[in-house]
Amino acid sequence: MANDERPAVAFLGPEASYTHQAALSTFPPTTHSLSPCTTIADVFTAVQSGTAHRGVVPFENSSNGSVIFTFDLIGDLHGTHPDILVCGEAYVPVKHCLLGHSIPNAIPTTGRNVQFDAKFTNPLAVPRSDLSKITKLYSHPQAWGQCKAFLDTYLKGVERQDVSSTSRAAELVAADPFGGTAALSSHVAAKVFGLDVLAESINDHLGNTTRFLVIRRRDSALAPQEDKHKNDKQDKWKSLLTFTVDHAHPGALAKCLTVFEKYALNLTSINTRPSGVENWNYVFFVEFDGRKEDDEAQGNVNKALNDVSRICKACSWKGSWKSRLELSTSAV
Ligand SMILES: O=C(O)C(=O)Cc1ccccc1
Repeated sequence: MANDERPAVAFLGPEASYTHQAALSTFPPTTHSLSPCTTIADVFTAVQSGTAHRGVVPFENSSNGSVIFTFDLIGDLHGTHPDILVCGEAYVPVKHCLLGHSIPNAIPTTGRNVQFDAKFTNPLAVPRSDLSKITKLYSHPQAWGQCKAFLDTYLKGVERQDVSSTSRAAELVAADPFGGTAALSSHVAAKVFGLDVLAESINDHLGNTTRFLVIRRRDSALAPQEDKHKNDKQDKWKSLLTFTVDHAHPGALAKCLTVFEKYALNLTSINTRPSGVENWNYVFFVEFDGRKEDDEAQGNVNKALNDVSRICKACSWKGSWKSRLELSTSAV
């Protein structure tokens, strides 16, 4: 395929982010042109405006939970991305490293007398370097909570600055002329930005994995690998629904959830975010096994969506896509 014919895929960049790795695992650069964006919102805007054919964004982490920026953009409280649907997912094992500038011949920092929980904590997470000169850490807000034991043990009290991605954190540290900063980022980012790995596998859980979503515009045609196949089982697909309920009405949420039981649709996750309309009101994000069929009268997902729409205040189907869970690790 000629380079200029390749469809653009927007991802949370810069290069060497975990989202970049997720994008590469789904869209080979031979057939797609991967385009880094500064923020998750920029990825949504690129897809909504048609500048990009697909977008890849982080959605949830196995140990630290939801990426709230992505949830709020899918919830579309401000009506800025009304045509975005989810059409795929990817799971990427996340092994965070501490990246910075190592001090030649210095003795590696050792931890204070902290007992790690051997069941969860990565035994490799021991500094290779002296960390005593580090005065500031950069990373994406999701990363701090994935590396609690290491940070508490070796870098307690050091200032932390949130940045837009883990690779942006590495880029900032590479530009620091004084060497007092470090980033929670990846091995790939160490290579790309020419940084030293001061400690590796610093995440609390060995099986630390992040799930990424692929997004499209609702009027964009599905590629064969994104579309259903006649032999696909319903439970190999997932769907996402957002809805609000009348908070003053006892049992309003329970009534909505009963619909999924009625149609034998297994719920795989439930999340909430503030509705943005009224304090202490929430948008519910419900993921479940199954897919919406094109023919509105067909299938249990379509029937369930129809029933929920009559019970809840507002609801919106956010897409159905092939589950990739079997390809990922399930260990903690
Ligand atoms: O893609 C990245 O590098 C991000 O910054 C998002 C993120 C943060 C932590 C784990 C996985 C993805």
